[in-house]
Amino acid sequence: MSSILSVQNLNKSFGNKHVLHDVSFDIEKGHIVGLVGPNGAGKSTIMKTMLGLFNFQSGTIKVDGQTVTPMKHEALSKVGALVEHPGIYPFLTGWDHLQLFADGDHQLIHIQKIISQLNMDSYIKRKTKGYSLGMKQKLGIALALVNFPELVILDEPMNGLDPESIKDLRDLIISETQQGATFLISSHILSELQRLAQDLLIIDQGRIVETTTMHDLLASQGKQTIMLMTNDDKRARDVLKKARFKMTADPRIEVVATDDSTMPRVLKTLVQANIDILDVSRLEGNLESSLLEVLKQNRIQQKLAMERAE
Ligand SMILES: Nc1ncnc2c1ncn2[C@@H]1O[C@H](COP(=O)(O)OP(=O)(O)OP(=O)(O)O)[C@@H](O)[C@H]1O
Repeated sequence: MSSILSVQNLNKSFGNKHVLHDVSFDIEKGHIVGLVGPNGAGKSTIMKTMLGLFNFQSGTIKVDGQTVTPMKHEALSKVGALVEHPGIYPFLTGWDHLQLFADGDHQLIHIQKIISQLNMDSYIKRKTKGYSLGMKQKLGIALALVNFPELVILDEPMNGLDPESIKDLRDLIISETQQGATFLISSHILSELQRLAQDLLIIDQGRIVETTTMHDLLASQGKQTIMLMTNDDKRARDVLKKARFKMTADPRIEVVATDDSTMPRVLKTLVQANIDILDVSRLEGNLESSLLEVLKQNRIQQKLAMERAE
């Protein structure tokens, strides 16, 4: 596997505020990578620093093996990005913007494809001063993709998009990946990221706390949950608790499945207690709860380490 982006020991401060602490990660070519973490964790700062927009104190950033700094950005010709609000001129049309950004005429077919995939045909030839937030956001995404970038960096790309547009964007990202592009995407819409990203970088307080795959994160958190409805939920809860099944919060009957044997054992326990099972379903893992668990565990570890150091 070869990496399109390699960040090693990146440290970044604003004045005396240390914001990124020894950030290191690699992104494999052709992957869709999610960058997730709480507000203020450092996601946008990582992206802007990678794009040569911020100076940094130490570390290295390489795109396809070439070093990037604020003074050296040849490698960024391979990168497309939408970070914060797209820079849009109100008196030009969306189409004008795309043509201005395009490196050559050969991009026209690609531009047309992006416009129709994002459902922008009806307004692309209108001046952008009349665009809504979501229309501007879609234009910003289209601009990031115009020149067949090898690496695409999108900071909160779903901002302002309606559900249909979010689906259009998902399909577009997947089709661009099939053509060889790599994506680094930050988003707080975790359900969407769960559908898209194969790899995850989890950041908290300026530190990468976990580099993992979506599959491994969901599996490691063992977050399969069995949901039940019975003819006597209160007694069912008591019986299951007594049998030492791990339950989630009242009043529903939700049992955390630790392995494949949990479901038959739960059903057997209820049947033996003469409780009728009216409905049973299994919930797959979920990025939101897995992420919250990783952040919680990381903070506990940090606290313990600080207490030990005192
Ligand atoms: N230009 C700046 N000057 C000073 N501090 C900044 C600047 N930009 C960001 N910061 C600080 O850096 C930290 C990381 O901010 P950043 O915007 O990277 O977080 P984020 O993870 O993108 O957050 P969010 O999810 O809210 O967008 C925060 O403490 C923020 O206050």
